[in-house]
Amino acid sequence: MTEHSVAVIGAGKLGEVVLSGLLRSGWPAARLLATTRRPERAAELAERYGIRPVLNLTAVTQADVLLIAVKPQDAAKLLDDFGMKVPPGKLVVSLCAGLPTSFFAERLPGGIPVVRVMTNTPALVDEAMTAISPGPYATEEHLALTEEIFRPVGRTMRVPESQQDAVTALSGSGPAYFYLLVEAMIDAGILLGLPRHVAQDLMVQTVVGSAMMLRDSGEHPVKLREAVTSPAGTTASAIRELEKHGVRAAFLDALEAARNRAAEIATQMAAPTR
Ligand SMILES: NC(=O)C1=CN([C@@H]2O[C@H](COP(=O)(O)OP(=O)(O)OC[C@H]3O[C@@H](n4cnc5c(N)ncnc54)[C@H](O)[C@@H]3O)[C@@H](O)[C@H]2O)C=CC1
Ligand SMILES: O=C(O)[C@@H]1CCC=N1
Repeated sequence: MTEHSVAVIGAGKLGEVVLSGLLRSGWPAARLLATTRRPERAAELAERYGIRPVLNLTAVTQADVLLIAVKPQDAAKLLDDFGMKVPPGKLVVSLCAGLPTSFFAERLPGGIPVVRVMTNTPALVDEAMTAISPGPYATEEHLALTEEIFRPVGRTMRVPESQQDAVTALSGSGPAYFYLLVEAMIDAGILLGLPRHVAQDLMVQTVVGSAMMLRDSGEHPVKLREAVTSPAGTTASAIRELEKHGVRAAFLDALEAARNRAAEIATQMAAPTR
């Protein structure tokens, strides 16, 4: 492991997930900094993780890697405050959905490398999917350092930045779609008369097992689904209903909407704030 220090700028939900992952992977707390807007949040993180909450400007001067984890809508204001004060030699890694690396480069001194990352909350159980793209001034060394930060909490993949909005729609938001489906299936179990805890236990183990088969068998999902679907059986009846209700089309539309929203955020944020 390198001797770099990392600051999470804007340690909210995702920032905390990343911080906890770094600690689990053996990153010393002494080399982790976090910034927050509210002092109570800073105290909570210090107590929970033993890391040092600092002001943004302190983080910028003391840490080698600046992980920007504020909402995209807050990024311009954040960079107005300290962007031009980022000293040479730092690496800026954006976790913000939608924002292109050029958004950061325009608000940083020339020569500061920017890397764009889209990770997801399964980082909490070391099963994240993290997509990494180089932006201005980012070299192989910067990409490798970014991978070093995210690899302990799951898989990493390099993608061209032009694919990041689609990645955001798929794997960034993906856990939310999945939880919605599970929630709906638990509700269905209750409708069929099962006690809630029974429906939940049945579904949770079913999705864990199905996800492991998908990953470990390497089979296409169609093949795995076919193996469950017996002739004139129960699954075929259910799938007819799902197709009738347009579940597949709903996913196509939903992910397109997520991709479009990422692009819209970028357009809105590109407008001057002052
Ligand atoms: N939640 C998720 O699953 C994922 C989120 N993201 C991205 O991560 C970023 C954060 O998302 P969440 O954690 O869900 O939001 P969040 O609202 O929980 O976290 C953002 C945090 O930044 C803090 N903040 C805002 N301005 C600040 C400032 N000037 N100085 C210090 N702290 C400041 C806020 O107080 C808040 O705690 C977003 O850009 C989002 O697009 C990316 C992938 C997945
Ligand atoms: O909902 C969002 O905007 C963020 C980006 C991907 C997941 N959550």
